[in-house]
Amino acid sequence: MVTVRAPATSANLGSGFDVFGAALSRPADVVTVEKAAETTIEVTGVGAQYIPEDPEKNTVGAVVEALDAPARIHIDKGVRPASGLGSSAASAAGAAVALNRLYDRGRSREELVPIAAEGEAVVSGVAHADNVAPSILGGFTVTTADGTRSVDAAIPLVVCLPDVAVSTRDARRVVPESASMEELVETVGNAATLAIGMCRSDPDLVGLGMSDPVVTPERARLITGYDEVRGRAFDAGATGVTVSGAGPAVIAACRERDRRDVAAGMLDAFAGAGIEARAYQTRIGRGATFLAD
Ligand SMILES: Nc1ncnc2c1ncn2[C@@H]1O[C@H](COP(=O)(O)OP(=O)(O)OP(=O)(O)O)[C@@H](O)[C@H]1O
Ligand SMILES: N[C@@H](CCO)C(=O)O
Repeated sequence: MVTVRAPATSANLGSGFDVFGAALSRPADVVTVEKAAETTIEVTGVGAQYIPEDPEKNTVGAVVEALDAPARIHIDKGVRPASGLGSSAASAAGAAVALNRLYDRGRSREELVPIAAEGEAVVSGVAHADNVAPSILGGFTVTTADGTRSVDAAIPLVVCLPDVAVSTRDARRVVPESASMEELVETVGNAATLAIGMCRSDPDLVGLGMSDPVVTPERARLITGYDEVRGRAFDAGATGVTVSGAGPAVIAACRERDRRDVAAGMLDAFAGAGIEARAYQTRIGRGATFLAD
């Protein structure tokens, strides 16, 4: 039996749509696997009632196929589904790391990224790796067609999760078909600034790099109260604010000393819009870790 803790993640980070991702120190899924002739899946924890246990419909099913690793799988959800925190990805990442060890498949962590991304295709139709990559590798990740690079970064974060659901599939429908050259230049500049900020663990540069003129404005419309939440986060000292993944979670970069006030301001703004929410005071964290094997 092998048990793996796979962290929640925040993809895009504003300027890095479908490219950037960051592992969060909390929350996380815990995936336990045991060899079996037939694959079965049991899901417990947050939002389990909304998550299919059919291997054809659960993200871990595609991972089982890719690794030829039938197993009895228990997923204890710590990452709420349809949250923008890589819930579907955390399970796929945890299963990939756990099954790779259980069957001694010998794949590297980098080789497990596209395997886990196949799980994402099951739920959103696209094998985007920007959540599974940081959930497997940890840190800040940059994923392109020729692979993933990661770097550890000490950046305090607040993730505020409203009590509403936005599916990735729906959120991908509002992504613009094209962008102007001016928007392209602004996005590249922001993305490069964010990457340097991560390498330097500089929350000011990371915050500046989270600005995005193309995708975020369209997705913000799906989140009631977003503008007020963003404004209150900045008032409390946030260095950058954007939609986490496909939303509805909202992520803010900040300094450690401001994190509590940023969380309080974001929660208060959602409450003012009549929306229950919870805030995670977190930071960029490690990738999947073995709890037992
Ligand atoms: N193991 C799993 N964990 C969570 N969701 C799963 C899993 N397997 C399938 N799903 C389905 O995937 C959907 C959640 O995925 P979705 O990508 O919409 O949200 P998310 O992963 O939390 O957000 P994001 O990808 O934007 O960070 C739910 O509808 C759920 O039924
Ligand atoms: N890059 C993906 C991430 C989903 O978490 C999207 O924004 O659709």
